[in-house]
Formats: sequence, structure tokens, C-alpha cells
Amino acid sequence: LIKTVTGVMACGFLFNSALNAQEIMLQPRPQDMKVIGKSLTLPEHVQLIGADNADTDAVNILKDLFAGRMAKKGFKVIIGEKGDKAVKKYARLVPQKPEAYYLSIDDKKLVLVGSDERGTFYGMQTVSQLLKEGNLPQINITDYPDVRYRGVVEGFYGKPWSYEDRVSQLKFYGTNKLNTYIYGPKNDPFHSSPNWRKPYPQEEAARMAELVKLAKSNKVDFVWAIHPGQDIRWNDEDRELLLQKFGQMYDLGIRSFAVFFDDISGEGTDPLKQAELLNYIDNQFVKVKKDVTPLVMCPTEYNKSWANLEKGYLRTLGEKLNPSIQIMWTGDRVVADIHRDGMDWINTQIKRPAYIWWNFPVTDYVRDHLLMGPVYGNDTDIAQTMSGFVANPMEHAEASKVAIYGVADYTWNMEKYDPNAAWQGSLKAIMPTNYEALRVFASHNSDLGVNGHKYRREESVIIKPVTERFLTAFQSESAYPKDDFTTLEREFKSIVVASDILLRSKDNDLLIKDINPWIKQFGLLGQTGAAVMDMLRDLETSDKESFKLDYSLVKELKEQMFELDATNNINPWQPGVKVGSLVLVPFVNNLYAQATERYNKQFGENLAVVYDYCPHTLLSNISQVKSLPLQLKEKTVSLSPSNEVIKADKDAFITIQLLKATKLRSIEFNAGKANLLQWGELQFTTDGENWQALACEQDGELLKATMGKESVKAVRFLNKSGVPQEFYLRKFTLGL
Ligand SMILES: CC1=[NH+][C@H]2[C@@H](O1)O[C@H](CO)[C@@H](O)[C@@H]2O
Repeated sequence: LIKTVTGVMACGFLFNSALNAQEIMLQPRPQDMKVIGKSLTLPEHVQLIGADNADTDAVNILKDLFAGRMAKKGFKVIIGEKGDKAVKKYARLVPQKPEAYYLSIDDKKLVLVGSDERGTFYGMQTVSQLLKEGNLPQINITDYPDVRYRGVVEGFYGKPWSYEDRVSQLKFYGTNKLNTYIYGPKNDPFHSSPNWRKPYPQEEAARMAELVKLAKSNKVDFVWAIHPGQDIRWNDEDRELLLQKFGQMYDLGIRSFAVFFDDISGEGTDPLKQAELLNYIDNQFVKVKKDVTPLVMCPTEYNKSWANLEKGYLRTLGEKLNPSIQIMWTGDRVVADIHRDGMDWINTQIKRPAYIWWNFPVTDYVRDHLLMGPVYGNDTDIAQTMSGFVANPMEHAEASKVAIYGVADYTWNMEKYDPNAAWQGSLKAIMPTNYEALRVFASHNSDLGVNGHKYRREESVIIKPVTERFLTAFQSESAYPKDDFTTLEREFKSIVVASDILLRSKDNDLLIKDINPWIKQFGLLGQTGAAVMDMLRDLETSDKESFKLDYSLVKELKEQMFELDATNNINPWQPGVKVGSLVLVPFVNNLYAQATERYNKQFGENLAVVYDYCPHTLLSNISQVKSLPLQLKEKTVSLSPSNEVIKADKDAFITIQLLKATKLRSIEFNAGKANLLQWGELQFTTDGENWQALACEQDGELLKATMGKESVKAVRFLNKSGVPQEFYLRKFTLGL
């Protein structure tokens, strides 16, 4: 033993057990990594070489990592960018690509060479991850990003992120090698019409300048976007006002700019005018300033389902826009995964690689849901077809990190992207201690529910087949498999435990505070499910008394869930707090109803059988509308509003049809247009056949029908102008 220890001590290190490449999980996954020897303990003394010329942010991280170990002589740490003298010997090993690096660690030295400053910084992020275990693997890494611009576009409707949110985000991007943050919150009045013309108030401007500085030290381009299209006038005055605003943002430190023309109607949608304005900005501002990155724009036709090829909007932009201007694209639809054929199509139209705006995990059209599942569904052989890939997140910043982490892995090394590995890594990153509780929560909160974009995600993947098999068995009166019963019961109990742990977790206060209502709702769902399983056990043992108790408990818990849903996250779009909506909630509701029916039959009782679903129907011939969900509350049925511009052809209609004719308390409709009644009409029918106009009073853009005494079977809004119309679907609500 002595000999062995003496042997390894010879080179001044204690060798730990050799890690093999698989055990070393790095985020994002590097392009090429080779373990070349056993891990080393941290050297006592570290001798820095090249630090004066190397990237400052990288050197700062290095000094933190090896704090207290700096010395004149010792383990060599050689750091620099290609071209620096200190790393001359290794320069040829660094890939000739932006943000690339070469990292080599052996028992004598650590060498880190960046193809540029970002490369060195990213290499240092990797060193920081390698040191996490408190030792140094002997390793060779050659690494670089697949996609040029990678990150996030804060481009959603709803409550913009807070300053604290953004600070946490920018640091997260630095750690995960994301280099782009596009600031474009739809509800920031100084981003969008009409106040895009105005400078930020002093206080807000100062905060923005702070964020820009933080972005810089995390190697993130802070891209400030403007959204002028809804009221821009194509004249010199507005053009100069826009340049002035960019100038003010430049003075705050902004060096990257974007112009969004999405979700607008009217004059601002003219592609020729848009191109002229953008080229003017490019020539008079971007090219003149010299330190500003290429201009980014979001087109009005930002997805293939809205492309009007005869009008040639996209082709015009492709032909007219300066080649360096990046054109954003959400894919085949507003919310869609990105595929090769779609990329080939758009790149041909716009004569450049598209800059992807991926509308995930944004939930501004399903605000009652959280999307915390894996990032998956995008092709992994399309890195060369895009210039950028930014994700549009939820208004819940911390919760969005699950998806952002996945996007960081996907865009850095696309071919080797593994959705599940990235998903687990993200959960560990945002909640290191209570990872398991968060995994349970996130695995059942990943689908959107029924929505206008028809975009769905997997949810409760492991337990889904068990619930289906179990329910089928129960319905067919055959004995359900005992181990399925146990599996389900355990799942519901693990949900209760996970919820309790998360509510008290100290891992990530921002996250727990932000999604608190969903965690509470999740705990109630777990309790409800466990109580329904108890009802089944009572049926098995013919224990009437216990059954009635468990039945009442479930009824009470469901009312608590309803109450929590009705009093949290209230908003005019999709209010409330939904959890496990794809698999667990329908399963629990169905089983509860079926067990009650079984009980009534078995004991000749008549406990109320409650099914939860919306019995009313939405009918429409507008493709953007017909898949929207109806929301049923105690006293109202509403159509889920939409953020986009609705294009309604002549004779377009939107109908809410009730299960049976009912006297209505109120009918309200808001299309975001004051001139609505010039081209549209609110109508009702008592028999589903004959329609009559509703007398309405107009309060701004809101239409309120005066109610008659008839029982109404359906209400519809009709475009009776004989020509296509554009409007917003802000509200369509019937008071029952
Ligand atoms: C490019 C684009 N603009 C809109 C649209 O996509 O839909 C997103 C999801 O609703 C919304 O957040 C965004 O502001």
C-alpha cells in the first residue's frame, strides 16, 4: 500500500478513480471530449500564464475557481485567445469558428484557448463544471456551437419579467453558453405602439443599462426590440423618431437591435415600406455605428400558415432587405416545431437562413398552464439551415429555465441532443436539492390543454398507460390488476409529498413563489387521486360507510381545486390554475364518477355522479378560432381570447352553442375594433336554425347585448360585410 501511495504521489497529485467520458455530464454537451487519464485532486499551487491578455470575464471566473491557490510556481494554467503569445503553441487546435475553444487538462497543466473571447469564456464555463466534483479530470475537449445566435426572446403577451427575473436569466445564459437575449415584451409601453417613440423614464433607463452591463459580462447580446407597426406612419418624422429611440438605447449600452412587425394590421404590414425602413436603419445606424450586431426583424407573415404567396410579402422582404438583416420565423404555424422541409421552404422565400423564433415554452395563450416538460420535436439535422434560434418563454421566468436549458443544449450541439437528459439536467440545475420533487411536478405539468394553436405536449408519460389500462379494466367490471392499483396509489402519494416538499423548499425562492398556486393545486390533485383509490378499496371490501366518507372527501377536495382555480392567476385570457390536465385530472374525474356509479348499483344508493367537462360547443369557420377552448365557470361560458390578428373571410362566424336553450344573463363581445357593428353582427337563435340580430350597446370596443326573455340555444358573431375583415378576439362571454 505504501509503495502504491508513494508511487502516485510522485507527480504531486493523488489520483482519484478515473472518470470515463460518459460519467462527465457537461451542459451543453461538447462537440468532442476525450478522457486522457485519472482525475486529479485540485493542485495546491496554480501558476497563471497569459491571464493579462485573455478574456477578462474568463480570467475572473478562473481566479474564483482557484482562489487561494495562486502562486509564482505550480500547476500551470495557460489561457488566451488565438493570436495571444501565451497560447501560440496550441492555437492550431482551436476550431476556426466563432465562440470555439480548445481545453486540455493533464497532470502538468490546464490549457484553455478560445477562437475569440467568448470561446475562452465558454471554455471557462466548462472548466467550472468539471471542477464541480472538486477534482480535475484529465481531458481533451474541442468545442464550438452549432447555431450562431442562441437564446431567448422575451416576446410574450402578459406581465413582463421583473428586473430580478432578468438578472437571474442573464447569468443562466452565461452559464449555459447562450449568447442572445432579445428584449421585446409586448406589454412594455415603450417597446410597442404608440410609446415606442418615447424614451424610457430615467429609472427604467437606468435599470436597462444595468442589465446591459450584466449581459455583457455574461457574453450575452442584449438585443433591444421595437414594435412600431400598429401605428407607424411611413414618413420621415416617424423614421427619425425610431432612429432617435435606437440612439437613446445605444447610449444606454445597447449594441444589438430588432424591429418586430408581428401581430399588427393596417398600413404597417406593407413589406416594401418595412424593407425601406429597415434598410434605412441598417445603412444610417447599424453600419455607421460599427460596433452594432446585425439588425434582426420579425415579419408580419412570421409563419407558413399565414404566408400569402400571391401577395409575395416574404419574397419582397427576401429581395429587398439588406443581406445582413436577420429575418425571424416561428415555423409552419404560430406555435410549431421546426423541421427541415419548413426550413428549406422559408430560406428559399427570404433568400437567407431564417432566424428561428420558437414559440415554446410561451403560455400567453394558455395562461392557466405551466410548460415544464422536455424540449423535443425539433429536427436535429438543421443547424446549418438557421442563423439563430431563440425561445419565447413563459411569463414565469424561473419555470421557463427548464425549456431554456434544453434549447441551450439543442442549439450548441444539435446532432447529439437528448431531450430527456437535458430535461433532467435542467431540473437539477434549478433545484439541486429537491430535484426529485420537482421532477414529479414537472412530469405532470407539461401539456397545454386544448388551445387555438392545436400545439400539444406529452405529459404523465410513465403513468399514462397504467391509467388507461386501469380505467378500461374497471369499466369492464373485470378485476383491475393489483399492481396497477399500487402504482397509481403510490403516484398520487408521491404527488402529495412532492407538493409539500416544493412548498417548503429553499432551493429556488423565485421559482416557488412564482408557481406557488400550481404547486398547491398539484398537492390537492394528489390527495384527490389517493382518496379516489380509497373509494375503490371500499368497494372491494363492501365498506359502505368508508365509501361515503371517501366520496365526501373527494367532493370536498374537488371543490377546493375548483376554488383555487377560480381565485388564482385571474386574467382576461385563460384564468386559473390547471395541473395534470392531459392525463391525471381526466383519470381522477372519470374514476370518481365510475366508482360512484358502481357504488349506487352495488348498494342501491343514489350518490350524485359528477362528471367534469364543458357541455357547450364552439363552432366556427375561422381556422384561427375553431380550435380555441371554451372556458366554463360557475356562471359563465367564455371563448378563450387570442393574441393574434384574426383574419375573417366574408360570412365568417363564431358560435357558442349551449347544451340546451337557456335564459342568458349577459352576452359580451370585444373584437378590439370600435367600428365592429359596421361590418359585423351579434345574433342569437332559440332553435339552432333561425337567427335574429341582438340589440347591442357599445362601450368602447366592447359590445353588450340587451337581453330579451327568450331562452337562447346559441349566440354567434357574423361578418356580414361581404368582404374579409381583421380583428382581435378579446372577449366572447355568455352569462348563464
Ligand atoms: C412572432 C410571434 N409574435 C407573437 C406570436 O409569435 O405568438 C406568440 C405566442 O402567443 C406571442 O407570444 C408573440 O408575441
